[in-house]
Amino acid sequence: MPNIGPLDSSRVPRFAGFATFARLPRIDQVEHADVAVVGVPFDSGVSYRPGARFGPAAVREASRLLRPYHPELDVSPFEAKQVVDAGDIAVNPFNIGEAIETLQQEAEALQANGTRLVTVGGDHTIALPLLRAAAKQHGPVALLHFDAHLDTWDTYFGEPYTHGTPFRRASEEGILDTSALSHVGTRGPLYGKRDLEEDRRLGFGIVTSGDVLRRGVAETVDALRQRIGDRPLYVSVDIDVLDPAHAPGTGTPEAGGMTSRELLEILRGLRDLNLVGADVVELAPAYDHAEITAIAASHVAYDLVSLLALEKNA
Ligand SMILES: N=C(N)NCCCC(=O)O
Ligand SMILES: [Zn+2]
Ligand SMILES: [Zn+2]
Repeated sequence: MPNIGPLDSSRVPRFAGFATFARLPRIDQVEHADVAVVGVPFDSGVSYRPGARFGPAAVREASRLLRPYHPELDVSPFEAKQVVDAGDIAVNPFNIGEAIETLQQEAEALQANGTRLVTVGGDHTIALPLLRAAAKQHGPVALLHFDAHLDTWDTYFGEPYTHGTPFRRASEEGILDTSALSHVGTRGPLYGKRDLEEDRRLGFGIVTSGDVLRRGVAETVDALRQRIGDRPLYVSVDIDVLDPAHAPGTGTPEAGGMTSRELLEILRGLRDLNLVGADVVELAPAYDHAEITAIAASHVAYDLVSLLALEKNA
C-alpha cells in the first residue's frame, strides 16, 4: 500500500479545508506512522513575551503551501515515509511539572511503535521531556541546538523548569551524550562570563552567529558532522536563532542572527546522520508579520521531516 500523502492541491485548493501540517493525514487516518509532526501548545515557561502556545496552529496554517518534493535533498518525504499530523499534545498550562510529565508520557506513547517525532512548540521548556523520551529509546543523544540563547541557565526566580534551562536539566539527568553537544547561532548579551564557563563545563561547543557568518555554511556543517558522527542525534531549533528580520514572531528576540537561508542550508547538510527526533520551538505568532516567522518555522519542520524521511532505519 502506498503511503497516504497530502490532499491533492489540484483538486482541493491549498487554502481550503482543515489545517494539518502540509495538509497531511491525521494520525488516526493511517495504520502506522513513520514520522509524526506533533504540536505542543505550551508557553508557561517563558521569561519574556508570552504567546508560543499559539505556535502549532500558526505552523499548520503557514504549512499549506509546502509541496511534496524537496529538490535540495532529492526526496519526496511523504512518499518515502508515512508522515502524519499527530495533532496537539494537551498539557496543563498552570503546572509546569505536570506538563513536563504528561508531555514525556505522550511522546513516549507516540514513539512506541518506531514513529519519529518532529515536535512544534511551544516554548523551549518542552525540549527536556522530548529529550527524555528520545533517550529512553536510544540512550544518551547527541544534541544540535540552534538558538540565540544557551538555555543552560540553572534557574529563573528559583525555578528549575523554564524555557531558559532545559539543557542544564537534561545534562544533569545524563540523557545527553556529552561528547557531542553543540549550540549554533548563539549571540546577544549574557548575565555574565560564568554563563559561558558553566556551559563549557557541561560539554557544549559553541558556534556563534558570527562564526557562521565568518566560516560559512559548508565549514560549519563539516565541523558539526564530525562532532556528531553516527551517534543518535536530536535537533532542537529555537526559531529565535534567526535574526528578528527573519523571525520577528518570537518571545526573546536578539539582533544579529542567522538568515532563514543559512539555517535551512545547515539543516540540509545533516543528511545521512542518525537523526532520531527534532523540535521547532518559540514561535509566538502575535508578534509575527505576514507569517514571516510561521513560514520559516514550517519550512524548518519540513526540512526536518525530509531528513527523517531519508533515514534508512526510521
Ligand atoms: N528563548 C529561549 N528558549 N530562552 C531565552 C531565555 C533568555 C532569558 O530570558 O534570559
Ligand atoms: Zn532562544
Ligand atoms: Zn531556546
